Amino acid sequence: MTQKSIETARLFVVSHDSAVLRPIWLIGESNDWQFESSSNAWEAIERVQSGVTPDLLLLDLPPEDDDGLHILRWLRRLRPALPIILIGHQPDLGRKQEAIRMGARDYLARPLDERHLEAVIGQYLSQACEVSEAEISSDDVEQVNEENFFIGVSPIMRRLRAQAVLLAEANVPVLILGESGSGKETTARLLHKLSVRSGFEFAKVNCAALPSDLLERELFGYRRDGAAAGAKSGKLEHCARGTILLDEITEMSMDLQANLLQTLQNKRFVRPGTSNFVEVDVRILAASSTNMEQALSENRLREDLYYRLSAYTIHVPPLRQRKEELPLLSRHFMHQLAKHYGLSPRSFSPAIIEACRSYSWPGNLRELENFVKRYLMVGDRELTFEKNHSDANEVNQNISFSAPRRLKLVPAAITPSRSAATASDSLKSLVESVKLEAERNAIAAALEKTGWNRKAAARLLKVSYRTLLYKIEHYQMRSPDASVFPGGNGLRSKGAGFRGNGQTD
Ligand SMILES: Nc1ncnc2c1ncn2[C@@H]1O[C@H](COP(=O)(O)OP(=O)(O)OP(=O)(O)O)[C@@H](O)[C@H]1O
Repeated sequence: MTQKSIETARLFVVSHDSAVLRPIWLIGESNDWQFESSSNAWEAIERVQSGVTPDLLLLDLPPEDDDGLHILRWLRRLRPALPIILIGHQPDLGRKQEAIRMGARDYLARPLDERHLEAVIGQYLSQACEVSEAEISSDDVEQVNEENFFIGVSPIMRRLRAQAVLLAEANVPVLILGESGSGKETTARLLHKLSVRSGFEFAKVNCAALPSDLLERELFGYRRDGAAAGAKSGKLEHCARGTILLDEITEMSMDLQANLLQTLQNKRFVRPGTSNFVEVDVRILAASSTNMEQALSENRLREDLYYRLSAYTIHVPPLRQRKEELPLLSRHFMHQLAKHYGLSPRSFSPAIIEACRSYSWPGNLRELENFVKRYLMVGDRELTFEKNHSDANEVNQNISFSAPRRLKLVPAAITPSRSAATASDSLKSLVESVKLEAERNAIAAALEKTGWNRKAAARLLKVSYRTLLYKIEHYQMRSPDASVFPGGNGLRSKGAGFRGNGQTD
């Protein structure tokens, strides 16, 4: 980890104007900041490309020079994490907004006020230095919707983000491939957020979740008969000027794939049950966690659709290929979940982080998130870490949950009865039992918090109402007024979801 103080911070100024260079040089002198400059923007790009690594770059935009924002774009491509401040000739709100949207940190208008300039530079430099200590910059963390963030601090994720920045600008379909839980939807949301469509709807449709006829209605709408007769629009129209993500695209029927291809080509479709054309302006993203070659050879994916979608493909790497992100991601999930459940966050001991590093995370970020949720709920009251001197190799890391090399998770309460099991079997079942208990605790906490209003609890837990009902039944949980229900577990066999007081939740 680079330890760097703000005193040794490096400024790089791109300007040929002494009215800009001089005050910044003076500010740098008085603060002991290193100063480097280039009078030519393209030369600056070359220097950044060839390894110059400033902590902050100030780019002076010549008057009426449209190239300036191109330079910004190039620099962002080369070094997505480098904070850049633009200096313009006059206040120009439109240009400022565009520059910020393209990733500039700030836009200062001339004439430059030295004290303000010093404060702004100091602020961004101190952020940049914090960043290098924590190995992240605010560029690496992007809020993609109300609740979710895109975090990418490893080189592989920074490249992915840079790719997303470029693709966000182009109005083309993008195929997002990656293992389950690796962050395909989050990447799609990032693309949407960075694009000009970000002010409009984003929707995800899981093609595996619906039978073909319902999926067709969901996407293309249908004609409603009867009293409320008329056209009912589908998600493609709901996302007008926005973005739609078709998840698990290989699960879409061949007929629907043909319709989708037509829609992509013609930007219009015929609403099912009618002969009316519907014009659509929606960006289509597709995602899959399956092997594309196999899907093509098994005729689960039309070749023509594949070529149309895959011209621009993003591969989201599995978590095991970016384990350096584990500490940051774990902390991020901890804070997010603690806030969500109204609990205080727990910190991670080096032993937990080490155990996490030794694990292969086949379920990727979703599995990590669940692990953090369990840890938040049960803490290490139930978990202890003990040395595993066998130093077992991580066999089949791609597919199995093998024992961490030096540490293994052992719930203290059940250790003795597990002694005969093999290390990995015992680890697997122990973690499983911890998982179940954490889930039960989370459900109990949510039900208590909501006074056993199961719909509200389901919302709090971010699961469907049906799932929550199933879990309540599965864990045989009883509401305080359970006795009013025959059957004993607080749920009715039919119409489950009515509370004891007759109120529907
Ligand atoms: N880069 C990231 N930074 C922070 N959180 C992330 C990131 N990527 C994914 N997540 C979180 O991890 C979880 C799983 O992510 P997501 O739903 O995007 O994965 P997915 O690949 O689309 O999953 P699936 O294959 O099951 O559809 C979500 O809670 C998401 O918020």
